[in-house]
Amino acid sequence: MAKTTPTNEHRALRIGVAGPVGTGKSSVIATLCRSLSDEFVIGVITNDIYTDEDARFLRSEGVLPAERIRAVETGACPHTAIRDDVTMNLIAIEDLERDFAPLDIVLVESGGDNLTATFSPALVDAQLFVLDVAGGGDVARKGGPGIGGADLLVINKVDLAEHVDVDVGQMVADAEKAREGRPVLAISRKRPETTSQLCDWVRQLYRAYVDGSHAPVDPGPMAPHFHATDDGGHVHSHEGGHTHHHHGHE
Ligand SMILES: Nc1nc2c(ncn2[C@@H]2O[C@H](COP(=O)(O)OP(=O)(O)OP(=O)(O)O)[C@@H](O)[C@H]2O)c(=O)[nH]1
Repeated sequence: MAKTTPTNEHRALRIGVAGPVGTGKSSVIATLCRSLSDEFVIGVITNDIYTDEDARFLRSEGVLPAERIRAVETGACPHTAIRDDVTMNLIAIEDLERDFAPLDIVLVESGGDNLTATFSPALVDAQLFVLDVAGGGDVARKGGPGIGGADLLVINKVDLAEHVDVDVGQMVADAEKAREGRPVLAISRKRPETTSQLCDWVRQLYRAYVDGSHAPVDPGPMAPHFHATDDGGHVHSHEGGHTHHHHGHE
């Protein structure tokens, strides 16, 4: 029988990376790209509020061809673009998949946020939530949808633990308790044996995605939260019950 031209039978596995500002989302993505690019064809979408800074950082790291890293500028409400109205991100992912077909994995970085951001399962197949030890050892205990329900919780920068008086073992134990058995990884980009566990998690997820045994799970809606505002910003509610202050006009 004549061999048919290979087609991209399934779209790329889409993995979301969320977490508070500065915990290391871009670094985690850079590490994954650097370590896995011999095995997978990877693309990246970053979400920033007003800039393409994260995309520029990742391009400067040289971990992927620069054109496979694209930025979505979300405007004032970065979590809306990954949760309530994912259109901008879906279009960006589909464009990337079309332009570089076949891609194996698309990593989507959320805009820097507080503890409340989660991705819609309509946007990503799986999501990881990144905390760091510098945010304090008790953050994991605070729970919330990302900490409690993401497919993987990453506790980053464990190389800094002794400087900030954090007991990593305790932080992991607290996180595991909050997550009812879902996985937790303590990592540092300075310790390759830890980041290799992260890569193994992605490899395993990819296998499950391709063989159809992975089902996207919704970590749950964002918790109620407010954006700091120093002007006459207004307030409105989003579906799911959370409330925003918005700046300026509408
Ligand atoms: N010591 C240490 N620093 C790290 C590690 N990972 C990231 N960093 C540093 O933490 C800072 C923030 O890292 P980013 O990757 O930019 O964090 P981010 O979550 O993408 O930040 P935003 O996009 O601003 O939300 C940078 O100065 C990194 O160099 C780590 O494992 N150990």
